[in-house]
Amino acid sequence: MDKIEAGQKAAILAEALPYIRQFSGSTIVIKYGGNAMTDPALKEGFAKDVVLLKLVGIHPVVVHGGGPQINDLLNKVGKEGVFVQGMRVTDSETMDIVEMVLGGHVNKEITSLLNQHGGRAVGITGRDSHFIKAKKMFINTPERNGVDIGQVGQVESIDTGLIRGMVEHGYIPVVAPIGVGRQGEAFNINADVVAGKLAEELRAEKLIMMTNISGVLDKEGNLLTNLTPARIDELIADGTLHGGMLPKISSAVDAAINGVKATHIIDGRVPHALLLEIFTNQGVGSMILGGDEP
Ligand SMILES: Nc1ncnc2c1ncn2[C@@H]1O[C@H](COP(=O)(O)OP(=O)(O)O)[C@@H](O)[C@H]1O
Ligand SMILES: CC(=O)N[C@@H](CCC(=O)OP(=O)(O)O)C(=O)O
Repeated sequence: MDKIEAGQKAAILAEALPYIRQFSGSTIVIKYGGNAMTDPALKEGFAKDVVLLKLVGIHPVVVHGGGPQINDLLNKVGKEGVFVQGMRVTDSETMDIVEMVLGGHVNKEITSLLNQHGGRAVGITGRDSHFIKAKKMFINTPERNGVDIGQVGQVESIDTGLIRGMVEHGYIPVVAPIGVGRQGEAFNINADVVAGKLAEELRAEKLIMMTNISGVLDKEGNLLTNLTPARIDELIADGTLHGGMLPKISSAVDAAINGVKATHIIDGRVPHALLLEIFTNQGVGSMILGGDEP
């Protein structure tokens, strides 16, 4: 390492100090999307970043997705993933697969990776201690209101006691987005929705959604760095936002309106995107603001 390189590295580390002071002691909810967790090197980088956050006194809470991983297993049993406005149509066989993939493989892989890098991560689903209560969700489409998409849940309530207890004792919660209904039945909930609600309930300092695109794009493909709820309504109405971006953006808006100080949609394909977002002035995606001022 020559002198200039060493100087640059030291400057970058020093740049982090005010952010560490600002965020130490606060909670950051990180939504780790299934599309962002495909490359082994990026997954390692993500795990190291989350552990580093914890070691400097920030409390990361991870909510993960796993849409592509669910699709892979569905394909193996001869089924296709079907989505309505970014929500998976979930019959009972699909629900079993969702629970197997999210609560099993994906959850344990992330938890184990965090632990390998020195964290104390514990994987849970909303069925643990019944901490995410859900009820059946229906979808309104331009063609029809109240479309039934099976065992898909909307969050009815989140009891944050379990998560707060884990955080207080030094653990990193890793949450799979599965809720529980009144009869103890499982509900498939979009991970963006769980991350948004959890951030609200925990009064998180930040909600960071990591995905596989540089952020929210306009029709020409330009990155929109700052978005207000009014602008987002326009982008939904004219079809610029569609598919998997719909649950993400509406959860981000809800969180921003309901007191989460900063909500970001960032590119999980950028190595150490989390550290760049939290500890530098360099934005790596779109920020969603609660009010109407850009
Ligand atoms: N205007 C838009 N800007 C960016 N991405 C968009 C937009 N509209 C739709 N998308 C889609 O949303 C996807 C992200 O959602 P999703 O596939 O559910 O990711 P994740 O697994 O991270 O939740 C992008 O890869 C992109 O295909
Ligand atoms: C109802 C619904 O859509 N549930 C999602 C849950 C996983 C998820 O949200 O994964 P990503 O974050 O990777 O998209 C699904 O079944 O795919």
